[in-house]
Amino acid sequence: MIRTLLRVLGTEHAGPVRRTLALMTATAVVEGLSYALLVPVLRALFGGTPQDARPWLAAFGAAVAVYAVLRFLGDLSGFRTGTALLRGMYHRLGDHLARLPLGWFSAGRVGEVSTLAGQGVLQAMGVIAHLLAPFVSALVTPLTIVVVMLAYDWRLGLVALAAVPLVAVVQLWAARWTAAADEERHVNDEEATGRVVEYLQAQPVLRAGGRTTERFRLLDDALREVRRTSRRATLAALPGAVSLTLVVQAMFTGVLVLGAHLALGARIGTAELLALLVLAARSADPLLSLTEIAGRLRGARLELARLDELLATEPLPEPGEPVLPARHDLEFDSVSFRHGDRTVIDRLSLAVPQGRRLAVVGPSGAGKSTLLQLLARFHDVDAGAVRLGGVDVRAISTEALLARTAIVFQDVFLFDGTIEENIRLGRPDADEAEVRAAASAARLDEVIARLPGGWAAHVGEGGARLSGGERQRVSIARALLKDAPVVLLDEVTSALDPGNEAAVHEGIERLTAGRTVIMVAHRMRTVQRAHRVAFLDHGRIVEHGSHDELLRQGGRYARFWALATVPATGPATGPAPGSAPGPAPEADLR
Ligand SMILES: Nc1ncnc2c1ncn2[C@@H]1O[C@H](COP(=O)(O)OP(=O)(O)OP(=O)(O)O)[C@@H](O)[C@H]1O
Repeated sequence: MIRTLLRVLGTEHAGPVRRTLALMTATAVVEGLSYALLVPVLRALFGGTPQDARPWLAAFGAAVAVYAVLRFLGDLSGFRTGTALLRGMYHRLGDHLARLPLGWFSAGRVGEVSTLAGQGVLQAMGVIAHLLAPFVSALVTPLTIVVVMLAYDWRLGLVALAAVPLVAVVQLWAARWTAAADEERHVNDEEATGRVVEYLQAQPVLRAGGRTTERFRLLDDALREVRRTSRRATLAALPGAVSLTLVVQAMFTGVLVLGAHLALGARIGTAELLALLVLAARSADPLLSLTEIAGRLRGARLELARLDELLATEPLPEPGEPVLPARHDLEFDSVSFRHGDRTVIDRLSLAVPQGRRLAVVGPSGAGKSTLLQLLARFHDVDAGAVRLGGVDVRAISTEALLARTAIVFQDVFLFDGTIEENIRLGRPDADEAEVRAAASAARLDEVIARLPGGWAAHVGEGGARLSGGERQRVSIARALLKDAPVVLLDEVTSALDPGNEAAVHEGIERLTAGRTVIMVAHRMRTVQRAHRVAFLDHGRIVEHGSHDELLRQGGRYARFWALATVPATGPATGPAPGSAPGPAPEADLR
């Protein structure tokens, strides 16, 4: 396990870990030896020459003092090394997560990683700080006592020694026996944690549905599973604990019976036997704690294996000799992309000349957002190529690619800081005047005026104190501040109030002017701003042209808007003659 720990964290921690282990081993040996000094003490006390006990008592006192000092140093070293490992692990994890492709961070992943980065790292790294000392003591102290017993009386020592292989077998067997149950419990714990979060987040939906007192079945099921697997894991650990107790008891009984037999034959003194029995009893305690410590170590090892697996996830390859694109036109060249075994983008080709705007429209799940993600290299394509300025995005360094693209997604993430801090993320070195200009351009002035504290007001966790439209305006301000030549925009789907709607459109207008833009559009007003429109379905472009051309065609696009606008305005876009979706044409928007 320590080898895995060092492999995961790097060998620079090997020295301190080895030193800690050596200190803890020395502590356990001195502990065993201090018990060994009880033999001459007891022999003197019960052997008729109590005054002979004095020097041994002094030696016992000295041994206890040495033990105390070593214990302090060992614990201190364990704590320091554990803290350094914890810091090292957070750095490694942070560095690694920063290199993973953005597409890797799905909602499920975020939950999994936060559990792992929180309690998982603490548990795995706590091994050195909290578990190693009791584990070494549980092994080394009894072994030292056995060696001492062998030195005093080899026959009794051999009986005690016979317990060693039995304890090892019991531990191996217990590990195998509990592994499946421990894993199952871990999976169920994770599931239940996710369900609790889901339950809390789902409160508005549940209450809107009138389910205020009703229990949430999914959470109930998950908690029931946790109960079942916890019981199973406890039961699975029981045979190991019972077997270990039996082995220790058998060893003690063996020493007692043989000792009594030897004493009756006058081959060992009563005082000596008494002392050796005390020693045997002292070795039992740490041995019996082995089951619990080994269980906790196995738990920590599971977490370590998960961390190891996460750190082994490959980031997207960075180009050896990165190319910097000189232009900012965009091109999808016969691109295919799959999520698992599902084809999301299917041999799609399109081009957006520099400074032109393409609107992508289509039914839900058509692959519109995925197109944007492929451009920003959240994922790599399975076939074909995505190009920026004629250069394959895989040949551009991630840094250069992201520096050239401003992304405004539907789900805007805001930190619990001020609006200014949130906008500044677009370009951290921007001065205050530039940040304020971007905020004004995104019509955030009125939002700031409304917030108590104005510019200094915090937006709440995830931007909770702002509406969806306002959050998107912050995101637009961020993109405006970044001033990147390429803009990828995923318009919010939810309906906005007229004030927000107008402000968002004004912001989009400013953001997209003169830039190369692909925007996933959900509103007619946005589409009308685009030079060209591509209608996407099942990962293929089924129609393309200008908004007016496509309406005149009366195909899928026209039917789409007719349906989308009926409730509000009636069939304003004209009747849509039923034309079948055509083959996937190449959309050249020049
Ligand atoms: N991380 C993922 N894992 C598996 N499938 C995914 C993942 N992300 C998206 N998909 C699937 O890919 C398909 C395209 O998704 P995408 O978000 O691009 O659609 P969309 O056209 O933008 O839809 P919407 O307008 O509803 O946002 C969908 O069927 C979706 O279920």
